[in-house]
Amino acid sequence: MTPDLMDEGAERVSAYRQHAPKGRTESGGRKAGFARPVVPGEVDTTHGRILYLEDVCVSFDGFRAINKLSLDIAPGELRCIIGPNGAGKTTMMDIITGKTRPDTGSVFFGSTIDLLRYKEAEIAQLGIGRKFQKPTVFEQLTVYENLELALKTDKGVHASIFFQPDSEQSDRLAEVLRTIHLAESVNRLAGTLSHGQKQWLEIGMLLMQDPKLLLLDEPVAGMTDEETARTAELFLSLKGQHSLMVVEHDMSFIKTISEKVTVLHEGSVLAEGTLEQVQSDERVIEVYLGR
Ligand SMILES: Nc1ncnc2c1ncn2[C@@H]1O[C@H](COP(=O)(O)OP(=O)(O)OP(=O)(O)O)[C@@H](O)[C@H]1O
Repeated sequence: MTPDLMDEGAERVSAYRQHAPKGRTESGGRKAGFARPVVPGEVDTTHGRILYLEDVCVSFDGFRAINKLSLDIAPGELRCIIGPNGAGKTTMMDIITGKTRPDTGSVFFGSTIDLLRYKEAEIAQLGIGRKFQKPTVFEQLTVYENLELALKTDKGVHASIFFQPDSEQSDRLAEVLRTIHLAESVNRLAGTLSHGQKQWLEIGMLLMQDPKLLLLDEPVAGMTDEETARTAELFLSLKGQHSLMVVEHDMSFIKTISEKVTVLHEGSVLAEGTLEQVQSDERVIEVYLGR
């Protein structure tokens, strides 16, 4: 490190010390970056990356499902992930969310949060929301109640019964209802919604937690064309405020929403670029798109 960089770092630390809120450590403990003051739990994206995987490997009974996988995502980016069945897309999401532990490699949320040190529930609390393929809403509750439930942090019976959203939470609820196109259906039982609406409601439940990164596994599978088009609009409206990683096989949907596409094959990145670029890549045609 050069002397001017060291001086710069020292200045930043000293400025932070003067303004540091009480109760926060200046180093952020194990989450600290070198010479960079970090607020614990805050995602540091100053290096332009919100998610960073490097050389990740996972084997199941000797079979390498993820093989030296390296990939990164920028804050606010909407990244599409495609690839043949068994390429490792779901396993990759399992690793990011702490469901599966890799054998080797590193996984960082921002430049300072080492996700491999956290449990699944903690990773969700850090701001990584995951939507599985099948909608999992509470069918016996209304749309409103489902969203309200997603707000509850204290899951105790007493706290749940007497929970009342404050005005900020009520505003957020109203905003999410508009975003997911369910403002008109607020009092409908979730069980009576269409498949697409259930998917949007579940996305809304994730949005209530204001996640920084959303992982979405085959979000438009089973949707009508109209629902698919609305979902594309929804995702385009979310990018920028949130980072999104979307795994999908529906290429026309990918075409509507994609900027950068990553193609996974046999547990690693086969190709990356615009949809046009990866679609014309011989290796991608060979293993995924067909001739
Ligand atoms: N828990 C497990 N035990 C054994 N093998 C597994 C396990 N999870 C995944 N695999 C294997 O790892 C490989 C990658 O699976 P994964 O589900 O991640 O692929 P995918 O790209 O999501 O596929 P699809 O598009 O079909 O959902 C597959 O060969 C799968 O059989």
